[in-house]
Amino acid sequence: MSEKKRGLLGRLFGAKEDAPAPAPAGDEAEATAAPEVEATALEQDDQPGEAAAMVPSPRQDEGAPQPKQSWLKRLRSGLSRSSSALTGGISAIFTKRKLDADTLEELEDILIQADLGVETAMAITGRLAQGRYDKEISVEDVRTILAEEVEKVLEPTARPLEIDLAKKPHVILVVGVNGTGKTTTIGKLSAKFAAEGRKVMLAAGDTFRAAAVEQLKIWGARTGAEVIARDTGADAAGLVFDAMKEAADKGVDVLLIDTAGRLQNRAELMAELEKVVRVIRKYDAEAPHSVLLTLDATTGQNAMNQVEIFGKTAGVTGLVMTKLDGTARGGILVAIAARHKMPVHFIGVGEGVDDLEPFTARDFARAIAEIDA
Ligand SMILES: Nc1nc2c(ncn2[C@@H]2O[C@H](COP(=O)(O)OP(=O)(O)OP(=O)(O)O)[C@@H](O)[C@H]2O)c(=O)[nH]1
Repeated sequence: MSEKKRGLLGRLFGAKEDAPAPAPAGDEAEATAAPEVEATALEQDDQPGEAAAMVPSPRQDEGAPQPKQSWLKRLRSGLSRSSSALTGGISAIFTKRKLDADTLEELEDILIQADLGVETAMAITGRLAQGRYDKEISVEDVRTILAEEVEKVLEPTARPLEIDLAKKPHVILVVGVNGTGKTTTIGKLSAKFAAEGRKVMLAAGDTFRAAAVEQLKIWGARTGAEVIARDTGADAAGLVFDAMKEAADKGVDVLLIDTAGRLQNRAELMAELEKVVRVIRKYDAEAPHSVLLTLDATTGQNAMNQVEIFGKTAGVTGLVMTKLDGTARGGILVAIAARHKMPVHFIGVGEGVDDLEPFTARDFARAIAEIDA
């Protein structure tokens, strides 16, 4: 890939990681690693067996009802890199020290490095300073205030994805930069809807990569959903047209449509998405009923740019943040909530089918501040 192309894509959509290899902890390590990762990922060709490798095997307990505690545990362990960066920093600053201008500034730096955003960082330090200046403050008190302020920012955005069963089908278009987790999220959602007794169909609208189509077929087989697919390179809008017709004919409750993220530039990507939406509307003027944007938390601030670009041009109705388990900068979700105020429906903390759950502000805030449940 040329420098020019890499630079353009980098500016438009940011870095990505195809494989969720554990990134080095810390802000600097991630920031310096990003351009390399992006170039490799965008140049990667499909390899035999790639699709199977990208769909993790079911766990032993898959399919069994998961008690809430189990998700909270996964959430906490998934967010542990982000939470330990924050709480480790807080302990280092506040153990046996008074609250003064220096400690507040050090805390602000840590919060900004964790990608919480300047606004939230200042709200937290501002609240801490009230009535506590020149006094000792416990590490637990700082963490409690952190959790409360983060919850305040997140609360208005934590909204469930509502499925209108009067629509047959309720059409969900999933968009986002390649590698952000579109296909995996569709697989996980398919499992959820199927568990609720819904008839689900998947459309493999990412016709660019054979592996993406195969990956979706594997998820379809695993979750009992029919998959509408065509050969690599086929017209995505044509495939979606077929899928809309089949879904309506077969009385499908939820149609999940995968889309390509790997296009040469933003204009091309958006033109294809617009074409797909036009075709969907031919069948149902109100569809797509939901347009979900997947964001890869490991890309930090780039995720913010992606909300801007896709939000303006693709009619995004809600967000899914994936790979919160792969970064120390999960605080980016807080910065996005503060800036964009767009509904966040789900968060992903792993590759497994049960590693995606509806987003709840309180659970996330307490997990990131390591406050006991
Ligand atoms: N650790 C972790 N990995 C995830 C998560 N969600 C997705 N992944 C992994 O991220 C990689 C990319 O996910 P995909 O679902 O293929 O992403 P995509 O957006 O469909 O990518 P393209 O098909 O290339 O457009 C896969 O290896 C997934 O298993 C998550 O929440 N945590």
